[in-house]
Amino acid sequence: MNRKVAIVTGTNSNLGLNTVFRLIETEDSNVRLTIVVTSRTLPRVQEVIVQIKDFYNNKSKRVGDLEIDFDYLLVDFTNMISVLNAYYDINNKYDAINYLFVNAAQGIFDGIDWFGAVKEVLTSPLDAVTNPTYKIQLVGVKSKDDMGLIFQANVFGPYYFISKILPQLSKGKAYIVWVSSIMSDPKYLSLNDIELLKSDASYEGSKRLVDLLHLATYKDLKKLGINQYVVQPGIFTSHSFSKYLNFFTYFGMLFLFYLARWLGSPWHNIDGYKAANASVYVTRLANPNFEKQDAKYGSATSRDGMPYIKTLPIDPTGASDVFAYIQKKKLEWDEKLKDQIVETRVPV
Ligand SMILES: NC(=O)C1=CN([C@@H]2O[C@H](COP(=O)(O)OP(=O)(O)OC[C@H]3O[C@@H](n4cnc5c(N)ncnc54)[C@H](OP(=O)(O)O)[C@@H]3O)[C@@H](O)[C@H]2O)C=CC1
Ligand SMILES: CC(C)=CCC[C@@H](C)[C@H]1CC[C@H]2C3=C(CC[C@]12C)[C@@]1(C)CCC(=O)[C@@H](C)[C@@H]1CC3
Repeated sequence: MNRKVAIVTGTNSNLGLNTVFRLIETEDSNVRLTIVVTSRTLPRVQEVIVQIKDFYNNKSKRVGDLEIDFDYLLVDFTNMISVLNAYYDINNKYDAINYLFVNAAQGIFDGIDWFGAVKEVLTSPLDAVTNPTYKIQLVGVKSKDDMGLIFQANVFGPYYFISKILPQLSKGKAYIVWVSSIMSDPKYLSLNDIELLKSDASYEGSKRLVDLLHLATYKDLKKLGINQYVVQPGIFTSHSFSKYLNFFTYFGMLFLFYLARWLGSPWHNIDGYKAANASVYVTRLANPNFEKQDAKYGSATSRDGMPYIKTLPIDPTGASDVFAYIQKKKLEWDEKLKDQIVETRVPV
């Protein structure tokens, strides 16, 4: 049986879980698929494995022609030692990785400006739930590694992990899928603030960095047999929203999401399964010899609820500056971490 290994960062998120569901549904027959669940905590690993097993056994109709098993990786991308340990774990266990979904991300949201939210909803309901400006984000937050927290969590940490497991990704002729956003406009990133420390939209800026880092790296990765894509899942309900919502605002949001879809928004996928369409399209359905890699593949839903893929161009301005900054940062961390892990088992 052909073995494949899939790493999904932030597996226990709505998008991460549905990415795994769609991968199980579309993987070739007679494959043993090892799903490497990642989280910052073990309870969330255990929780999501239960959900994946339930889907596989009771909903997927793949029992019998696709085998699945699990592994897990505890990693916090805001902690470089944790990233290095994750690399070391993978390096000790696998000689080939076939899929890497860079799904995990965070924002440093500090609540919602409800007055601004109501004003936006009343003046432009579609824009209010497509390009919201009423999320309050903290400014200038650094990680314990003295980097911009969101820069490290959403961009540099995952990039450093990828750079360390390149041999396994190359051996597995892997697909790398970076999850970006529709909110990744060039206006959210200043090339004088690549670590997003001066930005009040660091989340959106990090997604712009993802877009540019992809453009700067996919061609070299192709030479290693690795196919990298950038996708965006549209807009869907997320665990991370819930802490800001009560019964009324949750259903108010859902109403506005459906209204936006009926008003013609292609991006209000609303459920995680539809949102995960693009992530699995580029890995299971797209032909890497024909599909463009310099575009962003979006999960979209039509007015009548039919899912489809909608690609968007990516403005390449600043890609070389961003890549030069990140490469320099990588060399700095290679030096800092070079003696962190030493073989303690001395052969007798
Ligand atoms: N929801 C939406 O409408 C949209 C979401 N997206 C993107 O889709 C992806 C998934 O979003 P969503 O389903 O809402 O996810 P959530 O915000 O609900 O969860 C985020 C996930 O990322 C993981 N994570 C967060 N910070 C870190 C970190 N520092 N190190 C390691 N893992 C971390 C968490 O894992 P754990 O807590 O288990 O450690 C969690 O599983 C993200 O990249 C997001 O930016 C893009 C556009 C719209
Ligand atoms: C207005 C009401 C009744 C409730 C507030 C709902 C908001 C919490 C919610 C509405 C639009 C959502 C949204 C995102 C986060 C949560 C909302 C602001 C994102 C910023 C999440 C991350 C992304 O990448 C964006 C594309 C999302 C845009 C929509």
